[in-house]
Amino acid sequence: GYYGYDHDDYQKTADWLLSQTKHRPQVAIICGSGLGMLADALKCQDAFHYTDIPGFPQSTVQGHAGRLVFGELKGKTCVCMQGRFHMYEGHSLCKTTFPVRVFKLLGVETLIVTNAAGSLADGLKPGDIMIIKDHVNFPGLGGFNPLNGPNDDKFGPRFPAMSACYNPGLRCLAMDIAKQQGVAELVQEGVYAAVGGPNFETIAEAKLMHRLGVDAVGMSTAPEVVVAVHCGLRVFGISLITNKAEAFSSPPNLLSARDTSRCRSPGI
Ligand SMILES: O=P(O)(O)O[C@@H]1C[C@H](O)[C@@H](CO)O1
Ligand SMILES: Nc1nc2[nH]cnc2c(=O)[nH]1
Repeated sequence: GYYGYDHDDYQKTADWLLSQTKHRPQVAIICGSGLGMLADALKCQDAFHYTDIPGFPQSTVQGHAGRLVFGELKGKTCVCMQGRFHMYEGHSLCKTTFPVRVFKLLGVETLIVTNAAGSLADGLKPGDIMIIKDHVNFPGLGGFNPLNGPNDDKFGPRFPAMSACYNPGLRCLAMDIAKQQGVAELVQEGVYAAVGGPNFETIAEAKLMHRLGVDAVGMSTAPEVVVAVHCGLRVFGISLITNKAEAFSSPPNLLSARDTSRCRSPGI
């Protein structure tokens, strides 16, 4: 079925927020798992628990505080999500991306998405930062798309292009800043793939994605970016690499019954 929202649903939430804070954010930041402390850097904060915001979905995952924080960061007015919504929590994709359209109605122009992700690339280690240059939206390819249902022309077109989701200028700027800050060796560009989760990949799934050109895999972000690009937001994304998929230390796939030296039989 289709569990969508009306334009009014987004508008009501946006109007409530605009009535509760004087901040008028230009930038929205979605903090991934364990990255919520980013919001603590905001000055002159106004914070709202998701439970207190009319129409807002609720967080159920550890490491996601469930707060929307408005404030100033380096002279820009920002709104930070401390905790995002994932499909594996049982939310529809419209619900996981609800805040993005609310941000658009608040007047936001730029969306920064962050996430925790597993590395599938030889040169990406735990602790590294991957600037997202493109994504593979596996649920989207299979028909699980937050834009399913009647198109809301006020937000964007029925068939939006996704060929330049991640703003090239912001990607370059981030690379330059990494150099200036002396952390260039920790920062690389790569392709993020979104899967549904909540289980991690099998070895065969991780190998498949690696061969398809995926550098890091996680359980979020792509649906938010699809909705953001649909409504004309400028997007910048980073993955914090938290673990390495072990797919490449495993033995080759095919094992002949003639060579059982790699088998450990439990005995019959
Ligand atoms: O919200 P993000 O994408 O950072 O969360 C990732 C995906 C799962 O929620 C969790 C698994 O480690 O981290
Ligand atoms: N799917 C997936 N999500 C993650 N989030 C953090 N690490 C991983 C991972 O290895 N796989």
